[in-house]
Amino acid sequence: MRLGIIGATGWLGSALGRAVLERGLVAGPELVLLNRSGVRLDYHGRTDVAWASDVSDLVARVEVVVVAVRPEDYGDLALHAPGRLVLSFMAGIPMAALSGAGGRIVRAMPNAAAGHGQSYTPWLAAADVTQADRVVVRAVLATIGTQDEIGTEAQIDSLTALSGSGAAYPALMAAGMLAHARASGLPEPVARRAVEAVVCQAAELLRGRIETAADLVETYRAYRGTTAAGLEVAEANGFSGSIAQALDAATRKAAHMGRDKDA
Ligand SMILES: NC(=O)C1=CN([C@@H]2O[C@H](COP(=O)(O)OP(=O)(O)OC[C@H]3O[C@@H](n4cnc5c(N)ncnc54)[C@H](O)[C@@H]3O)[C@@H](O)[C@H]2O)C=CC1
Ligand SMILES: O=C(O)[C@@H]1CCC=N1
Repeated sequence: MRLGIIGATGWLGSALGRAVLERGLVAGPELVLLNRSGVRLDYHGRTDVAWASDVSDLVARVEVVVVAVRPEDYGDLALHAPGRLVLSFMAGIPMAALSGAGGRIVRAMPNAAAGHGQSYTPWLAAADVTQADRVVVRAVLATIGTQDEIGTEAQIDSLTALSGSGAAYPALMAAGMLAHARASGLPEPVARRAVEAVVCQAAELLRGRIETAADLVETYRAYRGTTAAGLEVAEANGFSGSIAQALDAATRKAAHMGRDKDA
């Protein structure tokens, strides 16, 4: 398969480029890259990849075009890719706008865990996407983690806010905990290890059974100890409500950013 990545040295484009090479999905010369800063002599330790001179050169050389530029840069690409499978990673650029590119369009929403092969990537296919295309999409996305085909653009918007945000909310919680630990006078190495133990290690309890999260919270509450005292104040200050409002706001932004520009 010949695969092109527009935005090949960005956060996600670079993660995908590395993953398809490392997993052997694409041979070096079959990977055609484009970025704004020009050819890199070393791309993830490889010198055998191909570089396109511009968007139309890339499209001419591949069957699958991955669009990994920021949404605000999409218009300037003037992408014209008839007959190609076009895999967009962009938040907020709807199918209706992407269809102007002329290819068979798939919208996929990875997250930053793509960089270590742990993205969860839901995707949505336009009506003319074939079963053979679906096999290709699954194979490409499997290189960066797990994937699910979903049914509607509204679900892509919700998932842009949820899984698309990757580690943002855990990071927000970790930063808050770390600031508190420091303010409490804990030695820095201890503070760091303690917060990591909560956000990265203790959360492992939920792996494979995330649906039991509310039960775990209830178990802590029923214990009526120190954690219950903390949870009560967190909820009284709107912890769960804040999360819901944050996800609503991000979903609204995903739903409107591309459509407003179109209107
Ligand atoms: N970073 C993330 O966690 C996620 C990002 N996305 C989406 O993925 C897309 C890429 O995001 P990031 O990788 O974070 O952005 P980024 O800013 O790290 O990378 C974008 C790359 O595109 C390049 N670029 C821009 N215009 C170009 C052009 N005309 N020709 C060639 N290259 C061009 C930029 O130079 C940059 O290297 C965005 O649309 C974003 O909405 C989706 C889910 C998660
Ligand atoms: O924050 C963003 O806009 C990117 C796209 C989806 C998730 N992260």
